[in-house]
Amino acid sequence: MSAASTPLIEVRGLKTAFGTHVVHDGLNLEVRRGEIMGLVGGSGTGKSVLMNTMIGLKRPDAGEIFYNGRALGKMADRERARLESHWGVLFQGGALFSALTVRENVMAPMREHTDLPRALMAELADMKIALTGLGPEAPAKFPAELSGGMKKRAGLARALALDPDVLFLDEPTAGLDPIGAAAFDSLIRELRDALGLTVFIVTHDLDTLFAICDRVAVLAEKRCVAVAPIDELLQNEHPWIREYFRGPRGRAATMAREG
Ligand SMILES: Nc1ncnc2c1ncn2[C@@H]1O[C@H](COP(=O)(O)OP(=O)(O)OP(=O)(O)O)[C@@H](O)[C@H]1O
Repeated sequence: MSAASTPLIEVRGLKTAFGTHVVHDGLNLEVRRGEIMGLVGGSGTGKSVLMNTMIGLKRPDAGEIFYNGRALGKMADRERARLESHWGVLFQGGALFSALTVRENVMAPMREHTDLPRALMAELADMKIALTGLGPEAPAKFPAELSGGMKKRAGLARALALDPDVLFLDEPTAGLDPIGAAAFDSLIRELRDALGLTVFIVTHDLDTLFAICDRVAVLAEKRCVAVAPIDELLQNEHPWIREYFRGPRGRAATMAREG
C-alpha cells in the first residue's frame, strides 16, 4: 500500500471499558489523510472516549490505533512524543488555563515541546491567534474575559500551536449561536484547505456535518455502524441513522443545504 493510500489513522478491533462497562467492542475506523471526518452518535455512545483513545489519553482494552501504519501502543516514548506534537486537540469547552492569558495558553504546547526563545513563541502565538480570527486585543486577555465563541477560537489557536497535521475537535460548535457556529465551521474548512490538515470532529451539530465533513462515521452498538459521505448516509436504513438524519432536525438541515 502506498503512503498516500495508507489511512493516516486506523482504529482496528478497538475495545474500551470502564470496569465492567464496555464502551466500544470490535470498533474499526479509518481516517484518510486530508479529510474532515465527523463522528456522530447518541449521547453516551462513546464519542469522546473514542477521541481520547485515539490521542492516547485512554489505553485500549483490546485492539490498536495506527498512525501512518505505526501502532501507537508499541511506540517508544520519543516516537510517541514526536507524534503527539503533530496533533492539535480542542477539548469540549476549550479547556483553557484560566490563570494564563490567551497568548500564554497558546504558548503552553510550544514550551512543552520546543526550545524556542520566549519572544519567538509569543510572536508565533499571536500569529496563531490572528489565524483563528481573533482581534489584536485577544492575546493579552484572560479566558474569563472572552465570549464562548472567542474561547473556542482561542482553544483552536492553542491546538494549532505546533503546526499540527491532525486536528481533533470535540464538539467545537456546542454552545455557539448558529451564526457563530457557521463561522467556526468555515474557519475549520479554510484551515484544512490552507494548511492541508486532517480533521476529526466529534459533533452533534447536523449543520457541521452537512457543511464541512467529507465523511461521517456513526457510532452505535459499541462500534462504527457506518462511515460514508453524508449523501450516502441519508440513504442508510440503520434505525438510529434514519431517525437522526430523517427526523425533524435532520430534515431541517437537509432542506437548509438544498436551499
Ligand atoms: N472516566 C470515566 N469513568 C467511567 N465511565 C466513563 C468515563 N468517561 C466516560 N465514561 C462512560 O463512557 C461512556 C461514553 O462516554 P462519552 O463521554 O465518550 O460519550 P459521548 O458519546 O461523547 O457522549 P455525549 O454526546 O453526551 O458527550 C458513558 O457511558 C460514560 O459514562
